[in-house]
Amino acid sequence: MIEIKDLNKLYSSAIGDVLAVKNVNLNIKEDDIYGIMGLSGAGKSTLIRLLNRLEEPSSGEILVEGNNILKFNDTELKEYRKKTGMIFQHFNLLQSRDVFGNIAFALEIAGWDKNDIPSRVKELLTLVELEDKERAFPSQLSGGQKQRVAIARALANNPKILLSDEATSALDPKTTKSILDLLKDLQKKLGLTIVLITHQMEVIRSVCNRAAIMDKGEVIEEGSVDRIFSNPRTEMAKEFISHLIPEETEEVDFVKSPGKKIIKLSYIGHTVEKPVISQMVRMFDIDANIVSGSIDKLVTQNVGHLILELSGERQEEALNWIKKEDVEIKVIYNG
Ligand SMILES: Nc1ncnc2c1ncn2[C@@H]1O[C@H](COP(=O)(O)OP(=O)(O)OP(=O)(O)O)[C@@H](O)[C@H]1O
Repeated sequence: MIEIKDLNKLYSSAIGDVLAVKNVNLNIKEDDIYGIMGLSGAGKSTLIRLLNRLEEPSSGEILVEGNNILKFNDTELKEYRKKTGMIFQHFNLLQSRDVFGNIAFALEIAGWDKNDIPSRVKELLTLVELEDKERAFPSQLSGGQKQRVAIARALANNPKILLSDEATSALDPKTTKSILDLLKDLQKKLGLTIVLITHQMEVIRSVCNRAAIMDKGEVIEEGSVDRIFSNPRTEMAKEFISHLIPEETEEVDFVKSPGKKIIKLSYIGHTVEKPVISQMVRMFDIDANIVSGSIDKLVTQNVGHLILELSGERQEEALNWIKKEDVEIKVIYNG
């Protein structure tokens, strides 16, 4: 759906140059809820603004359904923007218009026939479960309700893509969850491609199927959320995840005994069902004690973590065998 190729954005100013987006290559598929995550200043906002051409890149290509959006003329760009909805952290609603008026606005500027607007607004209000707030003004709404109005407005012209710029950053955890659930639901119902930027790993965990982590303009880690959570490759990804999953090694007391190993296994989805541990115990004559275990529920699958204490002569062989079974192993203690 969206192909980003060798994308760069350089800001030049009197105080110096900043390469806000550096050599970014991403492939976002039609059914993706794609998360872009990074610390402040990583380049997330710049990247999302390049996607709807609120900014122009210094070099590179952005293909949407195979069309290079950077080559669009004014008419094509207008049409593209209609098909690309956007929501923001601070909702950006018109304070002088009520909920109906805010949603209708998107239809008015897209040239809808006046007579068709009321029924479309009603449809959109049903979609975001806000039927009873049609005549309320933004100042009379909660943060979550305001974001629902903004989502309805963003979806008014049946977009294929929804861009979300920190849409839940100003909301409390419960409201965040309800907005993320709504986005998940809308993605399925409408077949949307959602690209969201966030600095919250929780957001990635609860709605995204794929994600990229940015640092200083570059994508430093990219892949399925299951893979990133079960086997993060960069220190930054590990750091983000460690804030979510308690580091069991620090929390768990285990007795350091000679000849014993303490290992942490991380396994995704289908491997959970395989009786890997009982097989290992039988095949290599190993004793395995469970020290602790946890499961992270991700969007598509679960990632399990298990800490085991092993004893027996053939521990090395057993570990080599487990590695072949798609289970990640970290040796915490080697006695
Ligand atoms: N208009 C601009 N002119 C000059 N530099 C800019 C401009 N916009 C952004 N930058 C710089 O580009 C870099 C990336 O900024 P960007 O806003 O994309 O990061 P971000 O990851 O979205 O951060 P945040 O989460 O704080 O919004 C920063 O160093 C920023 O100072």
